[in-house]
Amino acid sequence: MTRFWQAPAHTHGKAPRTGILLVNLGTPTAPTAAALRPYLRQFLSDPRVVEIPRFVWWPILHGIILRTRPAKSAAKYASVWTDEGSPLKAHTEKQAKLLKGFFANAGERDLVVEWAMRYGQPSIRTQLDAMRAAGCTRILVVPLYPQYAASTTATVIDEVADCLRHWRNLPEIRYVRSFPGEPTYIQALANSVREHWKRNGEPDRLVLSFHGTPKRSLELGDPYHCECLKTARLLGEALALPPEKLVVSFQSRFGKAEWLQPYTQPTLEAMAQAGVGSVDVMCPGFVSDCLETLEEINMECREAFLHAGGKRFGYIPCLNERDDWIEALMAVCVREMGHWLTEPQPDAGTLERQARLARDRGAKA
Ligand SMILES: C=CC1=C(C)c2cc3[nH]c(cc4nc(cc5[nH]c(cc1n2)c(C)c5CCC(=O)O)C(CCC(=O)O)=C4C)c(C)c3C=C
Ligand SMILES: [Fe+2]
Ligand SMILES: [Fe+2]
Repeated sequence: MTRFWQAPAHTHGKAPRTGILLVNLGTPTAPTAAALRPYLRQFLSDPRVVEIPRFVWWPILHGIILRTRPAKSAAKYASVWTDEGSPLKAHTEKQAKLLKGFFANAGERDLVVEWAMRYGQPSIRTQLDAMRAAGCTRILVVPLYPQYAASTTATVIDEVADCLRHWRNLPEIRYVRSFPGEPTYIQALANSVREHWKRNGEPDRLVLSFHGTPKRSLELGDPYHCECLKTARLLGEALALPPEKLVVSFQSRFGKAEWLQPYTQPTLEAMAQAGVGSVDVMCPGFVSDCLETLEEINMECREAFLHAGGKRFGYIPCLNERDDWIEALMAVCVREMGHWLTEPQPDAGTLERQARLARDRGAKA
């Protein structure tokens, strides 16, 4: 009995195999309180997500939040649920399939592409095990967050490191930290806005709504806020928008503490009250539509803006399955994989020679 797993017998001269693991946040398996409870328990128990000391947070989480929030959140999830299940899960799965296809078309047919959720299923652990079984000796982890936050990106890396603690024969491992200014990502966002405007006309304001984080994390050195502003600035430049037409705000506040400001819904209401007639809202920090975009923005915020006197509310969908986004994702992966892809693979003859030399050396030793 050993604390580290047995690896397949080591063979000399075996060609490396590369795998990409796309990771998104996580989502419940059904829009019900029963399915929400374990998902929220796992998510909100993560010290990267809620940084309050455990002895203070535990009674609040178990005594209040997990008793009340599952039913409320389930009703919201029910309003966006599809035949394919949770939108976040459906989009992430399709993105992985498309990415694999795009790489295959570019000649990388041996590449393994899997997807996982940080909370819930399929877990990072399950998918790393599948990649190990598929013979991956090089793994690129891609948290699907263009802007780095400790509460999203870092926790994915924590979990990967935790899973690898049990491996005897570690893979080469790399991860994409963030890509807030990646030109192909900015271009995909700009294309999506231009297409929307071609169909619907230009609004008075373009609102870029990012998921919020506690203000304290910014004060403690989390670069998330800066990275959101960077994406917003570059998108504004790509669209040649006058600065007064572009508004950045933060949504999905959780708990009582102050979060990054300005908050999206009050911003939209104040704009409507100040006479701004039309807005388009886009969420560049989410690469897949999910509860936070489809329900909070396209339902709750739409209603709030129109109720406050706004005339026209447009929602520009996330990048989802757009070709230009999958190409951007591919560009991000290729850059991070570096020589993993460009290194010429040894031909069969070379591999056989290497194996023979290794056998001979072994026999002499
Ligand atoms: C895009 C980046 C995200 C950051 C940053 C982020 C921080 C963050 N979130 C919570 C609490 C909740 N978020 C919830 C849903 C949710 N959050 C993100 C992304 C980020 N979160 C996504 C993609 C989703 C949608 C999941 C889906 O299934 O569609 C939820 C659950 C829903 C609910 O009950 O409201 C909570 C809770 C905190 C506390 C936090 C930073 C500290
Ligand atoms: Fe969140
Ligand atoms: Fe900043």
